[in-house]
Amino acid sequence: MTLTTDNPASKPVETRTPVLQARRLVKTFGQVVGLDGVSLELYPGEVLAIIGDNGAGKSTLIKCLTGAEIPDEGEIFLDGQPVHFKRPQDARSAGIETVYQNLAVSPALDVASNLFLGREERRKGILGSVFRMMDTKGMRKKAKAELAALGITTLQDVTVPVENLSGGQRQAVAVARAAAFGSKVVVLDEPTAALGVRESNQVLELIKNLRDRGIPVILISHNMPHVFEVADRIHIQRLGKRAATITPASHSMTEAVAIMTGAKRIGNSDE
Ligand SMILES: Nc1ncnc2c1ncn2[C@@H]1O[C@H](COP(=O)(O)OP(=O)(O)OP(=O)(O)O)[C@@H](O)[C@H]1O
Repeated sequence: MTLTTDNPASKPVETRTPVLQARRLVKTFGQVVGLDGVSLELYPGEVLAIIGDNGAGKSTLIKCLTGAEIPDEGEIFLDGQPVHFKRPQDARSAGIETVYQNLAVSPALDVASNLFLGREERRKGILGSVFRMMDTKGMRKKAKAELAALGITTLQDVTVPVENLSGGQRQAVAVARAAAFGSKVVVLDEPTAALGVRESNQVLELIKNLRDRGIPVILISHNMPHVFEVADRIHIQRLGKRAATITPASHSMTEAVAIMTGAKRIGNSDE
C-alpha cells in the first residue's frame, strides 16, 4: 500500500488508482433522495464492506455501480477511466460481477451449468458450429478447476443440480460464477444473510480467497462480526451519504454502529 502523510491535515493519503471509484453520486426517486453526493473507492486487492442502516442508500449505491440504476449526477471510474453503465450487462461486460441475494443461481441446473450460464461453450468443429452441441465434458472439467482454484472443497460433484445443495453450497456456486472468467470486481449483496454459522464461515473464507487471488470485493452486509472479520476497509452509509470510511483496526464495532446511527461523527465523511 502506498501511503503518504505529508498533506496539510497530516492524514494518510491513498495514492493508488482505485479499481472502481464513484465521485459524488446523486440519485433521487421522486421526492426521496437515495444518494446525496456519495463517493466510494475500491482499491486493488481489498475487501471493502458497505454498511448502513435500512434506507441508508447501500443498495442504490451498488445498483449505480453495477448498471442497475443510472445516477442523476456524479461520475464512476473503472481503472481510472470514466464509465457510463446503462444496464447491468454493461457493467458485467466491463468485468463487474454482482451476486444478489435472491437471483444468484438457477436451481434446476447442475453446478457446472450454473458456472457457465450465459457463457456456454460449444463442442469443437461441426458439432458445435452447426449442431450447436454443448461441450458439457469440457465445461465440467473447467468448473472443477475453477472451484478448486477458489478453495471450494464442499462441492465435489459438479453434475449435481443446484436445488439439491445446501444454502452455503449454493452461495459458493454463485460466488464462484461471479469470480470466474476474469472478472475485475465482485460485488456481494448480503451473501451470508440466509446462512448458518458453518456455512457463513465457508462463504467468508471464499471472500478471503477471492481477495487473495487479486479480485477486489465489495461486500454489503448488516452482519458486523462478518464485516469485521473479512473487510480491509468499511464504507459507512448514512442518510444517502458516506458518513465515514474506517478499518477494523481503527474502529471497534460499537464505534462503527455509532457512526452508522449518527451518534458519532468523524472527520472523513462526505456529510
Ligand atoms: N426504486 C425506488 N423507488 C423509490 N424509492 C427508492 C427506490 N429505491 C430506493 N429508494 C429509496 O432510497 C433510499 C435508499 O434505499 P436503499 O434501498 O438504497 O437503502 P439500503 O441502505 O440498501 O437499505 P436496506 O438495508 O433496507 O436494504 C430509501 O429511502 C428508499 O426508500
